[in-house]
Amino acid sequence: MTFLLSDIAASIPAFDVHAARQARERQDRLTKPQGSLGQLEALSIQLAGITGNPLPRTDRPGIFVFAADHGVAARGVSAYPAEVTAQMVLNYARGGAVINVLAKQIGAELTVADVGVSSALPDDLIIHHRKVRLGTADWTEGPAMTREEALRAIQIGAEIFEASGADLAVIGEMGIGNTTTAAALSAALTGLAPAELIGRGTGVDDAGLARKLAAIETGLARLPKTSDPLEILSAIGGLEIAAMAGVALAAARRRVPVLLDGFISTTAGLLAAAIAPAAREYLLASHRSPEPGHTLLLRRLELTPLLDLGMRLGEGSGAALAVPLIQSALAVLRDVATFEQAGVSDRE
Ligand SMILES: Cc1cc2ncn([C@H]3O[C@H](COP(=O)(O)O)[C@@H](O)[C@H]3O)c2cc1C
Ligand SMILES: O=C(O)c1cccnc1
Repeated sequence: MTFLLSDIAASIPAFDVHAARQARERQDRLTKPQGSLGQLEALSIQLAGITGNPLPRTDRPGIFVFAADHGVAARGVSAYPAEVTAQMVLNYARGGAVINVLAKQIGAELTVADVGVSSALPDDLIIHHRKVRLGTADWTEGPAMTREEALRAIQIGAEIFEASGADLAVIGEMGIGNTTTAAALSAALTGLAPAELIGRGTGVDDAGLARKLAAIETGLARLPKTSDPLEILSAIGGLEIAAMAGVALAAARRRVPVLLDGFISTTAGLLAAAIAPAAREYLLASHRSPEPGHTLLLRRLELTPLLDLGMRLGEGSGAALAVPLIQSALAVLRDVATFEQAGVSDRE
């Protein structure tokens, strides 16, 4: 399969305004005061436009978690050591992580892929072994990876989504240091100030926060002058962010909604929309992370999160919690009786 980003971008269908209008009209005829389900009504209408179906369903949610390491982690930008990335992949394979428990709880299929963990993982793990390279290079010193590697990671995400049959794509990640990479990447893609995008991630102290800012400023200073998203991605990384963007692009092409998680996952949504502006309409925000950059990116993407629980884990965990809300919104749209059917008097 030849894989061209321009082909993917061109093949993303437009939001179906007709299906969305039909869903809006039906919402207004259901036996409840108009607008009384608040954000859930808007959500069901948006899903109709995304799927092109006035009565959409999301019965086969898929959670796609990509793991990769970041050379920049050596700069003391995380509260945890880089080995945790590989250790957590083992935890996913054994079913012990937060996302394993939440995936099971909501009946979603969980797919975990190694796209760039910096150590060899045992081949008998029940994960996808799709390592592009052994972690990115430290982007404060040189490019994180080559353009080919960045493209390869996007392609892996797209292939894994294509093979899944999911009708709702949740994107999550594991990569120690990736709140720093996500802040650098989103600063480069948007022009937003790094100081406003950084946060404490896994819980760094003030000195750690200062190291994050210094790393990003160094990294951005050596960034080639370009607005080409693939060039920016290869300069900074990360491999898991690229793979999540690949899922988002492939899902948008199939009219499948993409449910974003926290700051890093939303950075992947931003990247997908930078590669293919039409992909933005397929993105849904699940929750708001306390990571300051998350709110800024959600605003950029014009997305309103469903939940605000103070969750700052990643792995797709906040998004998993929003899946039942989406399913409830769609069940209401499909199954609630209309005023006519129920013989209930509508407003005057
Ligand atoms: C045990 C553990 C499990 C995690 N699951 C997700 N993350 C989250 O924390 C990391 C980002 O934060 P930072 O940039 O500060 O390193 C990512 O791996 C993210 O997915 C975890 C972090 C840890 C320690
Ligand atoms: O917003 C997130 O997803 C997040 C925040 C901190 C650490 N890991 C993930």
